[in-house]
Amino acid sequence: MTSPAAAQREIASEQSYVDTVYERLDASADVARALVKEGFERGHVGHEGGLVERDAMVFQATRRLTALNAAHDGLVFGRLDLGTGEPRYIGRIGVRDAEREILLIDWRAPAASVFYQATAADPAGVVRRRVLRCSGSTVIGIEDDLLDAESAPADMVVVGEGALLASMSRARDARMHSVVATIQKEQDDAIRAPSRGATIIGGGPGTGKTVVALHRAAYLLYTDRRRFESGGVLVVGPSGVFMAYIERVLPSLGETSVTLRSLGEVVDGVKAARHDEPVAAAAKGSQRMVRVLRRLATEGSPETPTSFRYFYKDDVLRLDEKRLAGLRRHLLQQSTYNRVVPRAPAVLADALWQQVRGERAREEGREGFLDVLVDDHRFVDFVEAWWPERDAVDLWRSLPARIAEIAHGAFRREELDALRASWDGQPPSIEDVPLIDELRYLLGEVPPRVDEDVDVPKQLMSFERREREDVRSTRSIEDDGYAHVLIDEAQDLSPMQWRMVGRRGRHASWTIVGDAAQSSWPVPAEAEQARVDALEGKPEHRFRLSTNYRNSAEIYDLAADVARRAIPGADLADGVRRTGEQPAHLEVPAAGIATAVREEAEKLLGRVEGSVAVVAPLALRPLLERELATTLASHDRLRLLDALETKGLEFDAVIAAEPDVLIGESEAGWRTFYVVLTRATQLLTTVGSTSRWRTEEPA
Ligand SMILES: Nc1ncnc2c1ncn2[C@@H]1O[C@H](COP(=O)(O)OP(=O)(O)OP(=O)(O)O)[C@@H](O)[C@H]1O
Repeated sequence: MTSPAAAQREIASEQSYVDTVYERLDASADVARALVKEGFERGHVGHEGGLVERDAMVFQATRRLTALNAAHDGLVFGRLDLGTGEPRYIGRIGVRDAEREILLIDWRAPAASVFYQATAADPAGVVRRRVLRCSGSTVIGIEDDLLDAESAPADMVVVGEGALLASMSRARDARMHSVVATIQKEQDDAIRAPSRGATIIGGGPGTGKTVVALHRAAYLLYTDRRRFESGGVLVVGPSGVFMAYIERVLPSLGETSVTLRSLGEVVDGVKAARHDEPVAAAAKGSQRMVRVLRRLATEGSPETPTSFRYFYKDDVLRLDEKRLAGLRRHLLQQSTYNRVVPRAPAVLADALWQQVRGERAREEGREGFLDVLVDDHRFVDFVEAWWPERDAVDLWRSLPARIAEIAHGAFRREELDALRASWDGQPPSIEDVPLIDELRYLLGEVPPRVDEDVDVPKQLMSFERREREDVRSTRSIEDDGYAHVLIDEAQDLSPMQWRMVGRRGRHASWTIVGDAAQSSWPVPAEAEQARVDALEGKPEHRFRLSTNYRNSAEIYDLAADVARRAIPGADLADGVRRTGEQPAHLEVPAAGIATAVREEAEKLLGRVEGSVAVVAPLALRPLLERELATTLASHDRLRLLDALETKGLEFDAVIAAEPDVLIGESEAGWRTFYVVLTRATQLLTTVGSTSRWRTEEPA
């Protein structure tokens, strides 16, 4: 064991190196600031070229400045002592000295990969791997791994008990942190996997899937910045709470150009944060919705006129229901509904002209007929009523009134009732967003101009429609593609959600992370097929993470016992960190649950430094909200959450209220409970009026 004095000497020596790196970082920041200033001055030169130059210069310099600022905290975190030569220092970004010699290697550079890949079994030339723990720019601790004792010089000092254990034991706050200093080999393999096709990362709870996926996004940007920055990287997670939890990780790795969206915000212009109750949610997520929405987007609505009569000279021209239906089919064969909006007048005019027989009319010819028609408000009104531009959100709003008629047996009575109730005057739920997106694509966009359309007679090219007042931002569907799509908690995506994200990743490479055992989707096979369809045959590369870094081994043992009994085929992780704290179970009469939960929350707040969560079944939430109101108001470390809201999150301590009630609340109850049990890093208490979950073997 190293003496404290020797450790202090090592810290002081590392501090002097770290200081040198910060001096260079500050110098680079000064240069970037000077460039921003100079850029603005160029803007005053007065000619257009000056402005373009200014914009480019200011943009580049500002970006550099943002990256430098973001990388400031804990800039230097690693040192490698190889058998030969100078040590290599690893950091969040690369830094060179005034002579362009490397001071700090970017963690994503090939020269840094050995920092993560070396193990005692295969040291790959690394004698000692050192992690520097910093607070701001001050080195506060050192953790060493001696990987090749035989090659170590006699005077080599080895400090600490290993960086990983130290990092895992830290208190948890409201934000996820980067793990760049302690990425493990199997995680590094997934982070640095080539960007082709789809990289699928599986593994049990707490194995680092989320954190690995985020580091992978930063890695991809580093390796092919041009492609991924211009094409865009989209990161999709389950909820707004989750997105807030992970939003600091990428900036702290120097990346600010990634789009983070929760599932309720994937579609531009629509924001949803509320889940539907399970029956409606399952119906909305099901693939069965596709045909129903197709009917909605292509069939006329109750307001669509079913006949048209027009007097022209000596003729009465008629379009009856059957003929109009034929014309509708004809138009929809050409393209999507909105795309053929400009063609509708021509198709109708043609069908009318074919019926013109009168002598006088024939003499004036088709041109004359069209001249009259386009100026006649009766025709204009009819076209507008028969084939109006349609907006996806408006069409979605018509669902409650139309669902029964267009479902054609796709949904059971109970499902139809649940669907209608869910839409009762409500704004879109998270489960509605993919339906709106589906409608957007089914409808397509109204083309901006039709001048070049050879099929449309010249009179009809200028056919004026009235301006719509309520045009929505959801109309545009041309801007949805990304270069890389990253899906977190992928096991929970419904088939309709897979279709929605699939449209954004047609030409993208993908990273998909998830754990089937934590899925709350009731029909996994259907979702799996939708995932395969979304990837459109892109090659899949699979990685599995095996070690649980979140829970104490005692907590994970309990969760794994539940999984073995209730979740066939669960991918169980290895727990590594024993704390000596067994999870507690309190059995109390139903009437005393709320008080017991509150008392336990107050007790655990006193025992841990970081975050505490009370997880409630839906049925108990209002009661617990009342009971905990005062405690919640005076402790911002404490949160009250539904089971589904805890997905992907973690807390120092968790109290799970009424497990048996929670398990009974949905078809995926056991899997959801497994998620809840695996959220705590240090302390876990279950409080229930029954304890069936502790021994029950579900059928
Ligand atoms: N190499 C590592 N070094 C230090 N901490 C790590 C490492 N890998 C993961 N962790 C920590 O373990 C915890 C769990 O990680 P993460 O949330 O990414 O796991 P997950 O597999 O996505 O979990 P879940 O499936 O349960 O949501 C986080 O606090 C993360 O920072």
